[in-house]
Amino acid sequence: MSNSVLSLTGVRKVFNQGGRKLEVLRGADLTIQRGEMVALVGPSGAGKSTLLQICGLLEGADGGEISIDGNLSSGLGERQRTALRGRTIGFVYQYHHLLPEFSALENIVIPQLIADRPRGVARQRAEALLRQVGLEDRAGHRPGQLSGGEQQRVAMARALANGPALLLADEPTGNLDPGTGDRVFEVLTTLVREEGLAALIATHNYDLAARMDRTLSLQDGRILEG
Ligand SMILES: Nc1ncnc2c1ncn2[C@@H]1O[C@H](COP(=O)(O)OP(=O)(O)OP(=O)(O)O)[C@@H](O)[C@H]1O
Repeated sequence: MSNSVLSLTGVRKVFNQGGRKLEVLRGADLTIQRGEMVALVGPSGAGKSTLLQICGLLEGADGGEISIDGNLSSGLGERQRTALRGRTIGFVYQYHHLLPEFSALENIVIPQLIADRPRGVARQRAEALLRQVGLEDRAGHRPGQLSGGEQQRVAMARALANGPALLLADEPTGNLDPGTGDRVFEVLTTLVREEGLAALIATHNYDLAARMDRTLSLQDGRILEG
């Protein structure tokens, strides 16, 4: 069996911008293995967010193949795509997107209830994840009562709640001051390592990129190693 968790072959994406065609991806290829933490860099507007959206099956491609944890996405209907996404992928964004009316713990429990996990199991998993990100004493706080770094640590715990094989992160520390960002990245790295995940993390921060296993660079619609 292949160890590849994410594989893209010849992926194309064209946007229509006021009658003008913008070819953002022109044959993007990549493979990420289980346990690999990979940085995605590239100039602003190169298409990093678009690529992550396509990898996460949130945006369709205009050509090429995407395979996630051994499942080819082409040919899947919307419901099957949603199910595959829910089962295999966790997302972390620059802004946390936590539910403001719910506590940190509930924010990690809710996605598990949606995935039909029993409440007791979901709660145990949420408590364990909060411990892993060092926030067990903040379980009852709402997002608005947490600092930016704490909010982002809860968002990371939530992304992992359903045990995905692949973590996709778009500038996960982009909203934080450098010191906090550094510590949050450290927590993210530990989580990814402990859970044995594959991770693709878009960043403008070359210091963070250097701390990952590999760097991919998106340039002129293609992906280059290094
Ligand atoms: N829905 C859309 N419709 C039209 N054009 C789009 C759409 N989404 C993105 N684009 C364009 O595609 C290009 C790539 O955008 P994208 O956000 O993926 O880049 P990025 O590398 O993530 O940039 P940044 O580093 O600034 O976040 C940009 O020129 C953007 O304007």
